[in-house]
Amino acid sequence: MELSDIKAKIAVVGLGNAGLPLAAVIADRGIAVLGVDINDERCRLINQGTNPIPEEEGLEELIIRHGGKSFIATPRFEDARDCSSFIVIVPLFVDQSNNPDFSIMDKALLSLGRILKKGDLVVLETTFPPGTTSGRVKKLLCECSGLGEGEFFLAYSPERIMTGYSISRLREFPKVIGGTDEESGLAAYQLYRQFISNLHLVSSASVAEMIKVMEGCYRDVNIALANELYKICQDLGIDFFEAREKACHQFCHIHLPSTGVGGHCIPVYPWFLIKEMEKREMFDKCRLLHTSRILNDEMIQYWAERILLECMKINKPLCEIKICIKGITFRAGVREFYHSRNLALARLLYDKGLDVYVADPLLNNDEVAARGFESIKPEEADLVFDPFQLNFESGKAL
Ligand SMILES: NC(=O)C1=CN([C@@H]2O[C@H](COP(=O)(O)OP(=O)(O)OC[C@H]3O[C@@H](n4cnc5c(N)ncnc54)[C@H](O)[C@@H]3O)[C@@H](O)[C@H]2O)C=CC1
Ligand SMILES: CC(=O)N[C@@H]1[C@@H](OP(=O)(O)OP(=O)(O)OC[C@H]2O[C@@H](n3ccc(=O)[nH]c3=O)[C@H](O)[C@@H]2O)O[C@H](C(=O)O)[C@@H](O)[C@@H]1O
Repeated sequence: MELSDIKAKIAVVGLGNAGLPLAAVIADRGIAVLGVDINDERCRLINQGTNPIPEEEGLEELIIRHGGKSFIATPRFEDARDCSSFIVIVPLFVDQSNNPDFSIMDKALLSLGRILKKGDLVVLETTFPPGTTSGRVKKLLCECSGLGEGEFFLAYSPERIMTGYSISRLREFPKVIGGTDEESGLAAYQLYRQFISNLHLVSSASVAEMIKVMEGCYRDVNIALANELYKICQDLGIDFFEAREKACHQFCHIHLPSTGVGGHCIPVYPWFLIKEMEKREMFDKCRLLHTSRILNDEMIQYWAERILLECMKINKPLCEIKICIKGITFRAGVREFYHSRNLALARLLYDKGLDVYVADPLLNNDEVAARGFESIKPEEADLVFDPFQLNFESGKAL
């Protein structure tokens, strides 16, 4: 199907780990959708029915079925001029000082603003500091489209997918949506009801933004709690996992300890609120969020010490001990390195002068080398640490 043939009324801007499954699920509801992504290669793959995210369960069949047919991808915003609804889900990272970096989002909104028409609907899905949609986004879209406030609909709906389970999450998980005004909320709700079955309208875009950030903060704080309880159990000689299993019930969910919190999301979202409070010089109002961030990021120091203690049990000079880290992605099964604490741990050990290698089932030798490490088979190492299982496996010397 040629671009000119598609009469898509919905455009999804940003066809990444979050946007691509969403566009595919929309197409699978029989709705023509135009994907806009500046990554030419990704658009080409989608249009030929090739899935660019192989680890995404269930996505491949949707891309084969709809890619290049009712779901066409283009790198040109101009091609979306005839669409009337735009869903935007491009990344929002934090900079070195943990302040939100809107540079990617601003570029996407500037491009969208040039084609935005009176009566169009824009729904943001990127996780934002609360107040962003009704503030920065609305201002930018008005400026670059020349439209006045109220001449287009504007809403926010947080994405709750989880890479690896996106399709099922989109089909089953509750999704919230809220407008920058009542009409926008209703317009967005009417649109999303066509492809999201478990949908809840909330009173505003800011409430919808806060819901998402709350979830992320809940997770980061509870992971910090799990890490702290794990360390205490270790010192008390108590099996944390046995205790956790019996401690968990409907009123108590102890998360899992780890080398820390990685990914695009959980390590980023608390900073949205911390920085907001710091701007107001209300530092005391975000102590728990801030402390949790520090505790989670410091877990690599804890695990580096544990690894050094294990090395002391090996009858070899420290500098000759080959240490294998069995995974450097931010979580098991996902080829994503953003803020990966497993990669940070490997780098910390290397900076301490240890002989560190990597064995990651998701990565080939070149991909490991691109991150500065040599690959090794676990059985060739003297000490193997699995950051996902948090255990030490027997290497050749053990
Ligand atoms: N990945 C996830 O599990 C979840 C992500 N989110 C939110 O979604 C945001 C995006 O996440 P991902 O999809 O994982 O990122 P990603 O990096 O996988 O994909 C982003 C896509 O946007 C495209 N892009 C960048 N600038 C663009 C522009 N100006 N115009 C058009 N396309 C552009 C990129 O080429 C890329 O394909 C995150 O920052 C987060 O706020 C929310 C929940 C889950
Ligand atoms: C509240 C929640 O479950 N959020 C999910 C999360 O997905 P994400 O891909 O970041 O995976 P994640 O399981 O939260 O892992 C993030 C990091 O936290 C670590 N982690 C996770 C759970 C846990 O008990 N202990 C722990 O240490 C992981 O190892 C990883 O390094 O963030 C996504 C997001 O908001 O982008 C969100 O859509 C997902 O549903």
